[in-house]
Amino acid sequence: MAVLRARAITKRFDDKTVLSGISLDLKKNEWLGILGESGSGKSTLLRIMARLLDADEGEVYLGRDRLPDVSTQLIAGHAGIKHIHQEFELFPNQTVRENIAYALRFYEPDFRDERVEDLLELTQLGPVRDQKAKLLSGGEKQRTAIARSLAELPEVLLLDEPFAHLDSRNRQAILEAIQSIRRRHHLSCVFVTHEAADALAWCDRVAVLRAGQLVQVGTPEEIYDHPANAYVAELTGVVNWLPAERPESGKYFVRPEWVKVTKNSARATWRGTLAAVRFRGSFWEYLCYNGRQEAMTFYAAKSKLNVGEELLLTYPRSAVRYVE
Ligand SMILES: Nc1ncnc2c1ncn2[C@@H]1O[C@H](COP(=O)(O)OP(=O)(O)OP(=O)(O)O)[C@@H](O)[C@H]1O
Repeated sequence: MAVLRARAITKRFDDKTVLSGISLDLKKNEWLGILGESGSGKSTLLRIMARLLDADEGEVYLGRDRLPDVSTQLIAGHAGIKHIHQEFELFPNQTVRENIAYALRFYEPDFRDERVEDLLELTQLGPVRDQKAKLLSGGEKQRTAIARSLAELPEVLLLDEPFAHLDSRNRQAILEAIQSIRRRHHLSCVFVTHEAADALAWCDRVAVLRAGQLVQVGTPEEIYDHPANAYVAELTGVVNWLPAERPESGKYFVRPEWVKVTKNSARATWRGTLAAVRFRGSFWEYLCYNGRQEAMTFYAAKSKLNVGEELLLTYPRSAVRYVE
């Protein structure tokens, strides 16, 4: 059952169409990602879904109710939908605890105190709870802002890259906090990101937006393993394009994790020279070129290969994918 539905949303700014007929459902308890490059229309779509901006065409429904146009409302937004973005303001001279408690100022003190403790724990802000906001690090400030936004739980949470500028440790901490809150309180959530890795790791389904058009909606495995086209294939991970069997046919590719070195020339599907070795922390990345300057990337746990070495590579036929 869909909690929030966008139906045939079209939006133009001046003469430029930035969203073309987008229909998207957010299901109950779902974490739905909207993945796309900068300028693809993600924030505009989210603002329309949050009732902060009117579409030129199309409707947004919360449950069965069609949401009224923003222009007919005194206050933009909707009580059941919370929109969290990168810009936030804290009270600089108040503590972390006070900043979060402010969002709950109209509630009973017992309820408020319990809820604030819960949020401090979830966002791992316990150690700085009595520190003034102006003395916090950027990541702590952002976590405080998110804890405050989550103090009163909405039905639907819309996240517009609120942690795009954080380091990976802080981003991980916030994503985990949101995930626990979401699971515990059965929140439905839309998460806008241009980071494919975040969309794949955290979302139940991902909608890929390209220049205002919805290109594919699917589970992370579907969009990674069966991308709708070459654009989605490249957006979601590293792609090794294989020579086309016929010039007019579509394109074939294999992901690097399927490619292995072999000593058996009868098994080799690809031959080339190792051009680069990159240490990626938990694995090594190798880049080869063949005589036609076609590239092949593959991964392995430890480097035993040297640049300039001639390699025989193999991959299973079942790992080869086709896109139009
Ligand atoms: N108020 C506005 N007036 C005119 N053009 C706008 C306005 N808001 C957005 N746009 C344009 O609409 C397009 C989509 O913008 P949007 O912010 O939705 O993209 P995005 O995918 O969220 O990008 P990013 O990842 O960089 O935030 C862009 O070309 C942008 O310049």
